[in-house]
Amino acid sequence: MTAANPIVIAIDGPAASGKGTLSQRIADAFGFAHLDTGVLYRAVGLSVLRAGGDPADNAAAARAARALDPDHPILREVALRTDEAAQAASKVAAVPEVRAALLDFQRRFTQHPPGGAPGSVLDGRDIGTVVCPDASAKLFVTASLEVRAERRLKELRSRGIPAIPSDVLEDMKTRDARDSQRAVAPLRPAVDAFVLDTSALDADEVFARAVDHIGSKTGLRPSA
Ligand SMILES: Nc1ncnc2c1ncn2[C@@H]1O[C@H](COP(=O)(O)OP(=O)(O)OP(=O)(O)O)[C@@H](O)[C@H]1O
Ligand SMILES: Nc1ccn([C@@H]2O[C@H](COP(=O)(O)O)[C@@H](O)[C@H]2O)c(=O)n1
Repeated sequence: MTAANPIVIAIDGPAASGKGTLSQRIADAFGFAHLDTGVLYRAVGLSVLRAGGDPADNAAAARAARALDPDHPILREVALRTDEAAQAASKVAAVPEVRAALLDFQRRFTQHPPGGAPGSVLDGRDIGTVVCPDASAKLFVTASLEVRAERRLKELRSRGIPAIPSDVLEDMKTRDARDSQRAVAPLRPAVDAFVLDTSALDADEVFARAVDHIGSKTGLRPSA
């Protein structure tokens, strides 16, 4: 069974700002379902590469986006975490037909959260601005470029994925620029978003501030 008007918490921000970590924690604490929408764009980018295509080819990217459904095995691949997949994702993400196909996927998730959860937490780049403009609470999680690159480097190495610090920094700069300068659904905080700079905050501090904000907007407190 699904609640009549499921609650939506929108969490946006640039790469490696900590929005995924925060979103999963918020979802667990409030008993909500979580959707990391970056995974969808990574899956589309990787599908195009695997088919021998160019992620900047609009027709190939749109085809891959339309073929993505929640049970597609590519959504669970470790290869999604590589920089190659991230760069391909940010190229397909600039294609309007890709965004339209993934918009349907994301809205279906918010309307029918898996497991009959009473709400959902979506994290990405355009959740508060485009996907869920009426979300109950919106957060924009950010951090300095250097802090984010350091976090991503640590993460890649801990997953056994080889990474060179200067490459990680450059890839992140390129992706930030592509994401914030594209014509459709660019990365930016919604006007009504709570902006949370995590550069000097650990994950517990970020969580506590987010819980306070969500409480002030919805009256909800964590159940776990
Ligand atoms: N406040 C924090 N302090 C230190 N490290 C953090 C913090 N929040 C998250 N991290 C770590 O930083 C890395 C990136 O975090 P996370 O995956 O949550 O970022 P993200 O914004 O979702 O990235 P992406 O959009 O690229 O998926 C992870 O290894 C995570 O454990
Ligand atoms: N709502 C979203 C989410 C992601 N993207 C694009 O996908 C790339 C990968 O996202 P990660 O969150 O996994 O880093 C990202 O650089 C964006 O180009 C998006 O456009 N909208």
